[in-house]
Amino acid sequence: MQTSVEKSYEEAKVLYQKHGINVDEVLEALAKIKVSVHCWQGDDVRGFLFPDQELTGGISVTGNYPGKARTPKQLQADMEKAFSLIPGKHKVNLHAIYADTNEKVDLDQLEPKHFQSWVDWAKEQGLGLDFNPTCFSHEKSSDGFTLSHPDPEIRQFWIDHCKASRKIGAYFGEQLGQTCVTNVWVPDGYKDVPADRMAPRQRLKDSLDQVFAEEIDPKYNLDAVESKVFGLGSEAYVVGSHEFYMGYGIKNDKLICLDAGHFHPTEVISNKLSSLALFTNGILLHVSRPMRWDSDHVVVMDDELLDIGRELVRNKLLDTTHIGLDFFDASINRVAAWVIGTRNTIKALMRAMLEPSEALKKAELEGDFTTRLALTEEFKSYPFGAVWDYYCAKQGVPVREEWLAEVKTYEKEVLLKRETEAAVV
Ligand SMILES: C[C@H](O)[C@H](O)[C@@H](O)C(=O)CO
Ligand SMILES: [Mn+2]
Repeated sequence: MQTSVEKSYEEAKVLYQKHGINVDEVLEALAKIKVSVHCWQGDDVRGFLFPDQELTGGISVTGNYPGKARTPKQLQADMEKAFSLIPGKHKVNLHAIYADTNEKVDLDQLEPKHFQSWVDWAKEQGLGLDFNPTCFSHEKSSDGFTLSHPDPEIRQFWIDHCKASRKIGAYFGEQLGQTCVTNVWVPDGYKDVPADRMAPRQRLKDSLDQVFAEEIDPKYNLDAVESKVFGLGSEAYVVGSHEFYMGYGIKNDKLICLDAGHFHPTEVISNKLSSLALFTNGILLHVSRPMRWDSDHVVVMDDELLDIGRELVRNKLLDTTHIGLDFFDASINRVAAWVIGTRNTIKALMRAMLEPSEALKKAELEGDFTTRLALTEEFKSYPFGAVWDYYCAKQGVPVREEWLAEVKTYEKEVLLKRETEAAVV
């Protein structure tokens, strides 16, 4: 007997088929897309290497929702829970501060062995891993500068950390049989108007040249560089601006990371993809949601998310774009935050795949903007929800908001107990 989900799916298929959209093929393609889910939503970007270290680098997590992960095991368990509620097989994005080791090791001395438990876990779970040097939340970044630091010794420390990070990334790639993307983001910048904008950028360029000097097989590790327009404490000037990294990335064949929250409020990354794609071999995305001063709210189904999906689908950029997430909210259940943001990202891609892209392009080319607008608007109420529900059911994850009950149970049985344990310790 057909379930109601199957019945609605069959009905939806007929409607899409009228426009030449094969929904079964769409779902096959969707299942191949991997989203890199950031581990740092699970513990408010604290990591395990320096437990007493405050979060710095001009980023901030607000909220005190109970149950954050305090150990690698807890973080892995929380991510497993989240993945059990998200359709598809994906990747986990780690920062260097998430090393799992009893050794007292500083960032410049990190080695693949300090991440072995993550590799073993990823293998067991069938996940890929991505990586990031952590150029913040450390005594050597306390004045806000790392790779562009005027002190050569401090600068060297951060260069060594980034070099070590690439080797860890390559190890992930080789061990897991999936290319790791190692993304460099540094917070360097000034609160007030600088006297010299050039010198820090020259130093950053020189540091990056040293970081990337060693050739690493792109089968195992791809390097990325991430810009930002401003941070808390770097309101006037950020060394690694968009222009800086666009130039650096294109010249040196590095992936340019576009974080949706790292641009001026009226600028959108969806509008940058088609340009960057013409001059690069690939792009890294940090799908996020800026709000006021914050660049990292949980991803919702807003116009920009839909446009990012459309640009990737319509311009056939899915094979060369690495889709990562970057948000952190401590005011809601952290597992739910992952589930909401990741499901939305996948759903936005599915919605884009279910649009009559070719017909829209054709209408545009023929100057028939009436058809372009009419079709665009009508498709906003096509039954993509029925397709999404079927996809979730087929992938063995909860349909619609059913996942929320599972998160609530997990909160009661696991997350809240952590608070009692922490109070005892
Ligand atoms: C943890 C950070 O969000 C991340 O490293 C970086 O990608 C960023 O976006 C900083 O604003
Ligand atoms: Mn980011």
